[in-house]
Amino acid sequence: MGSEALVHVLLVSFPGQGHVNPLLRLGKRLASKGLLVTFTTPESIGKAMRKASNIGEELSPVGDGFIRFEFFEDGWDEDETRRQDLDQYLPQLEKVGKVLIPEMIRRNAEQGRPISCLINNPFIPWVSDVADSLGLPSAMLWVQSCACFTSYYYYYHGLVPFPSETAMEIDVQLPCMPLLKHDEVPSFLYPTTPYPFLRRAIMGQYKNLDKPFCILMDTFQELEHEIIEYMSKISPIKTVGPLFKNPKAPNATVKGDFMKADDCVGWLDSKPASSIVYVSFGSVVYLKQDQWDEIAYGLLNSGVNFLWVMKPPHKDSGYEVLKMPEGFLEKAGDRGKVVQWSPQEQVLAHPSVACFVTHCGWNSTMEALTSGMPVVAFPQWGDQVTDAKYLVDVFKVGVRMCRGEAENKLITRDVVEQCLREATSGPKAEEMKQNAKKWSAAAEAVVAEGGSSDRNIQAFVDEVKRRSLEVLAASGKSTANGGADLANKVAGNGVAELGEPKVNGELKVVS
Ligand SMILES: O=c1ccn([C@@H]2O[C@H](COP(=O)(O)OP(=O)(O)O)[C@@H](O)[C@H]2O)c(=O)[nH]1
Ligand SMILES: O=C(O)c1ccc(O[C@@H]2O[C@H](CO)[C@@H](O)[C@H](O)[C@H]2O)cc1
Repeated sequence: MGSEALVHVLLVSFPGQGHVNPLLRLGKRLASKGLLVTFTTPESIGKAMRKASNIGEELSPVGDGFIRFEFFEDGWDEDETRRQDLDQYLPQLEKVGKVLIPEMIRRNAEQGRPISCLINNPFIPWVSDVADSLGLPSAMLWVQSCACFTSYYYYYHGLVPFPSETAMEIDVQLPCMPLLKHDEVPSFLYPTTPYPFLRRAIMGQYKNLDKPFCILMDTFQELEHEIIEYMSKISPIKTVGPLFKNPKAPNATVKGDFMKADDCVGWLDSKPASSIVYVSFGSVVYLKQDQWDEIAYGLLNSGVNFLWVMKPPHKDSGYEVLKMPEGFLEKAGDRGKVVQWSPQEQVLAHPSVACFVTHCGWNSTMEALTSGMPVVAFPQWGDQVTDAKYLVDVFKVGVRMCRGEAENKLITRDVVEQCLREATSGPKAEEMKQNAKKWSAAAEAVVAEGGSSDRNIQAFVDEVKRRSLEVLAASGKSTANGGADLANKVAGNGVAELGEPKVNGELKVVS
């Protein structure tokens, strides 16, 4: 079957690694079930993705469907420093995206690939407005846990008290969830958060929550059973995780890494089973030099082998370039390997790796659980502090090393050493491994044919197909001229409602 005959969905991603990864994984799932998927995010990230991975102009076959990439300019020069400041960048993305995404939709329609559905991830809630104004169905992929989704929902609707300027240290009880201590609530909700623009972005998504017909979630029934059941009665949730396990389309075929992973699998192969601690703080968390030093000494003193990701900060980010302590690499010798970026999925699946020191981003959390990998939790901010609570106290696969950036406490080398020992040997380590294996088996089952996540993906695909007929009927009455009519609709009313037809005087939308 040619790609022209397939129902076409457009995936619009916030340009962060922890957002691109799950949305692209969803794209591959949808493609494998017979859809044509176009993935888009700003060109600044497109450039990095093309450099790091095998992404070209052409269609990539995935299962019964196809995936392709089309990037959009964010309207700023290539070396614009404000891109590193989300307070400025998020409004810029919205302004430009509201013009260029309809333009992309029109172009695709003209080229005989009319788009039937838009899917976005959080931080860019305006995508739902774009879909709405064009009469297109939309869905949202929530890329965090259902527990965090619920926390934000309760905060947005003011249903229970949250930490506030007058009562900073109150604990929060939400239905079907363990009591969250004040510092286990997603930290963007603290009145003192240094990232109020991310709270605003997430609240923007909640303001728009009636627009998507479906909220897909990268979690699974068994993992967050009660809270998923509860929230499903309030919101049109469909759990589709763990998205990174795709039995029908191995992840190696199309990847969204912003940096090429360093080769470390040969080194992992050379080490005994369960002897290595993998240390990574994801793509956006940067620690201070004194904390880095303590972790380094803790690793040395614990006697474990280690693979440590030390990603270089963006030159405009304002983060200090970290150094390893004097003589550290020499002392570690072949016991340790430091890389700039790792092939994390392969690392977590490797038999030589015993545990994962993680900042508890939701992707890393899901990848660890699905790989049967115990963790040492080192959360910093946002959902990470809530994920750490779940990893340690609910999923019971983790040891806690810290409580988050807000605590502003240096975790000493002795604490690091003690946590590493606890997570790698003795009864606690064994118990965590058994629990992690249980989650891994459950994850395998939900993504296998007929499992809950697989069924939900299939139901979503069926619904998109059904709605695509409605869209075509409303716009053009037949598949044959549906593309042209949708193009006219975009040119005719989309832009008028969406604001300025020009960005920086160069990007003209209406022809
Ligand atoms: O060296 C690394 C570090 C991270 N990742 C991937 O980057 C994503 C990070 O997402 P997460 O939600 O864990 O954290 P964020 O970077 O968004 O804080 C995950 O899919 C990881 O597998 C990777 O491939 N190699
Ligand atoms: O690019 C940024 O500034 C950026 C990227 C990602 C951010 O949030 C991360 O998103 C993950 C999915 O929501 C989450 O689980 C992780 O903990 C966050 O670090 C924030 C800013």
